[in-house]
Amino acid sequence: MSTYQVVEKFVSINGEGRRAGELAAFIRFKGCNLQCSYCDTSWANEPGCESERLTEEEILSWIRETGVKNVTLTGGEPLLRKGMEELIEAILEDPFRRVEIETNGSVDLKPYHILKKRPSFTMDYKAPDSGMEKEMLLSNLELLGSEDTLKFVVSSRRDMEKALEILEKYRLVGKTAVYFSPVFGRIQPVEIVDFLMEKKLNDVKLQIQLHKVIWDPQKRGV
Ligand SMILES: C[S@@+](CC[C@H](N)C(=O)[O-])C[C@H]1O[C@@H](n2cnc3c(N)ncnc32)[C@H](O)[C@@H]1O
Ligand SMILES: Nc1nc2[nH]cc(C(=O)O)c2c(=O)[nH]1
Ligand code: SF4
Ligand SMILES: [Mg+2]
Repeated sequence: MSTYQVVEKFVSINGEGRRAGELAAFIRFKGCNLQCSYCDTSWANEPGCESERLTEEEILSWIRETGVKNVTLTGGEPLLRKGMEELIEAILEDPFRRVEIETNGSVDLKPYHILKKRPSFTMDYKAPDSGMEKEMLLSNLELLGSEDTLKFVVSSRRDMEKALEILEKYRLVGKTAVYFSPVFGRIQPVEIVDFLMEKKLNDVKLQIQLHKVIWDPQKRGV
């Protein structure tokens, strides 16, 4: 049976995505294949980062104890972890739970798309300033549906122009939820609002990471 290297698990409000503001039980898995210029959890990607190795049953039991309906699997990059399909299926066996996966856009979503019960994906398209755009697996864009979210974390006009190009090329608005989110501290949110107005971008939402407004932006476990 698989075990999973978990760097933290906590209950908070979800600060991002379509369930922002709702309680969620977070499990953060160790390690990532990308190195985004702005990553706020790069500590979780360090080989030396402390972690606990948990079995599926230990994770399920912690989730049950929280009493929280929304489960967010994040990292690091959760979809790189061996046994993740099994874990998602096991969590979703309880009809009370909802699973949301934070994923970086470089890992193929197909194996998860065909699960009996599908989780909801919040997938980034890494914009140019991240330095990771070349890693994007464009076929993933076709797999996103009405229960998923496509997120552009942007820090410049160049990033927003690129986001718009992708949205138009793949006709994504209306197909999946679309968010623009500022790289924390690197762009004023009003610049995003101005861009949405200028381009008349209906059905695209601005999102500010709520947990960084509520708590110290550096604080872990919230
Ligand atoms: C830490 S990542 C973990 C999941 C996955 N590796 C990914 O990139 O989606 C979770 C989310 O936080 C966002 N994020 C990371 N650093 C950020 C920052 N400095 N400002 C805003 N969002 C950030 C990422 O873009 C991603 O949407
Ligand atoms: N409160 C809170 N909400 C979040 N939503 C996605 C997060 C993440 O790091 O993936 C996150 C996080 O780190 N904290
Ligand atoms: S993909 Fe996610 S976890 Fe990995 S470096 Fe980028 S923001 Fe950080
Ligand atoms: Mg975070």
